[in-house]
Amino acid sequence: MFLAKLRKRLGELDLEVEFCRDAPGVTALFGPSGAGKTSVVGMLAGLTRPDAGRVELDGRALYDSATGVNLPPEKRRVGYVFQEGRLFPHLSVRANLRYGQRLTPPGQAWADFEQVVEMLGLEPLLRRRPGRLSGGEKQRVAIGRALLASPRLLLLDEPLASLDAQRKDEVLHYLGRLRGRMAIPVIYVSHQPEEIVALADAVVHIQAGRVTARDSLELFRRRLAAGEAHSAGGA
Ligand SMILES: Nc1ncnc2c1ncn2[C@@H]1O[C@H](COP(=O)(O)OP(=O)(O)OP(=O)(O)O)[C@@H](O)[C@H]1O
Repeated sequence: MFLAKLRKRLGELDLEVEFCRDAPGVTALFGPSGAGKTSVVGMLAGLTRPDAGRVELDGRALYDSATGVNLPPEKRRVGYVFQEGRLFPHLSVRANLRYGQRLTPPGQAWADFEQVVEMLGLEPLLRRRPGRLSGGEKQRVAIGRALLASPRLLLLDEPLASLDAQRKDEVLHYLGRLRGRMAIPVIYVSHQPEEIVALADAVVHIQAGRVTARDSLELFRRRLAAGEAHSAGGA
């Protein structure tokens, strides 16, 4: 379903990664702070231009240095949730969610408003402004807004990083509900093994700008049990 082959010089870091997935499900990008995970996600979303490589989604090139293709973010059909929700503060939760829907090209919508609201438990929040939401609630709305644009790939960049333990559990619970009900691939950036065990189907290890291993969830669990995959620390 997607292929990412990316090369970019980022200051001291020479980033060169390749990974792919041919089914829905959650691919975790796991690695320490500074490994290049956020940079990879930015290139998939079209926010940063690679020096070279190819990004392919459902057989279509979003970026290809060989042919000069580089679709802008709004043409990629890629949803992106950042560490902090980045909701529109002046709009209600309902209007934030509707904004996501309006980004969908005609005939391409797969996400249903009522269903997304139900899956993420957003009904009681619909009339509120983001300023009156907890961190966990904000993240749930941000995930809902991204889904309602009916993306073909969803990028979640450490969506729990800014939350306390209780809020983390809350959002993790809702992400767990989404998992398995989505027909699109999801890329989940984290350096927390517990999140990966709870959500991922496959794990791509990134260190110092390189893919150092590709694991099934089972293999990742075994690594963890053997003490080979540590919480990587840092933000
Ligand atoms: N535009 C840029 N110019 C120069 N260096 C950059 C640029 N963007 C990122 N870097 C560097 O590239 C490295 C990778 O950063 P990146 O944010 O992708 O890592 P990360 O794995 O997501 O880390 P974290 O978990 O802390 O977010 C860092 O050393 C960063 O300083």
